[in-house]
Amino acid sequence: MIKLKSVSKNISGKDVLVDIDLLIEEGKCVLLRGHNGCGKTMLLRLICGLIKPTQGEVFNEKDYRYGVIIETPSFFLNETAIYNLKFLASINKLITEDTINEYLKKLNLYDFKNKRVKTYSLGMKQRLALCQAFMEEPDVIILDEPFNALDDENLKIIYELIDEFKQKGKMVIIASHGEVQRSDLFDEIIQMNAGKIVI
Ligand SMILES: Nc1ncnc2c1ncn2[C@@H]1O[C@H](COP(=O)(O)OP(=O)(O)OP(=O)(O)O)[C@@H](O)[C@H]1O
Repeated sequence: MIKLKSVSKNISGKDVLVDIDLLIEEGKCVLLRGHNGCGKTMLLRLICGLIKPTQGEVFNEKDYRYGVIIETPSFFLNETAIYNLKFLASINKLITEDTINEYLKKLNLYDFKNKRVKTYSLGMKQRLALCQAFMEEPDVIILDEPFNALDDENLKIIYELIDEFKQKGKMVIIASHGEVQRSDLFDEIIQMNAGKIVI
């Protein structure tokens, strides 16, 4: 379980998050919604420990492994997709090439794995980033605006992946400013406005 207690963040005199209380349990999927600039990304950064709160506490029940996509990851554009994923996998040595291939297939990228990333469309790069986040099967997946560049077919794939992760007892936390197609997948939909949770 991840728990945020009265968390606030002030940056350069501006309150970007105000008195946030949040509980996310294992196997749950949470959606953060709200307009541009309302604090969704900041809250994601705070949950995964990229930034510290000015006030309040972020508590992780266990030493969770996080898979985080907050900004589009920088890949080696002149290298192939498989080179990039193997390189990333070599850093913590948690996954095999079979697992990488399994996720490339799930994300419809297997047939393009030997193409250089610079030839990829925006949607393909987004799927490659998702492949990177999911392939290590972390305990918590954090995705900032993961649906933006995806068409209906690929949206279906990512929703299936989210569902699969939930079934495995993992936590999924997603920020999106727009409508989501599969709102049934989310156990909690949290509306934010001006750094606060409003619902
Ligand atoms: N490094 C920073 N220094 C000062 N203010 C910042 C910084 N980063 C973000 N902010 C401000 O914090 C607020 C929340 O930004 P955040 O990126 O969390 O919004 P968001 O809801 O994710 O928006 P978007 O949908 O556009 O991604 C905004 O007002 C933004 O201008």
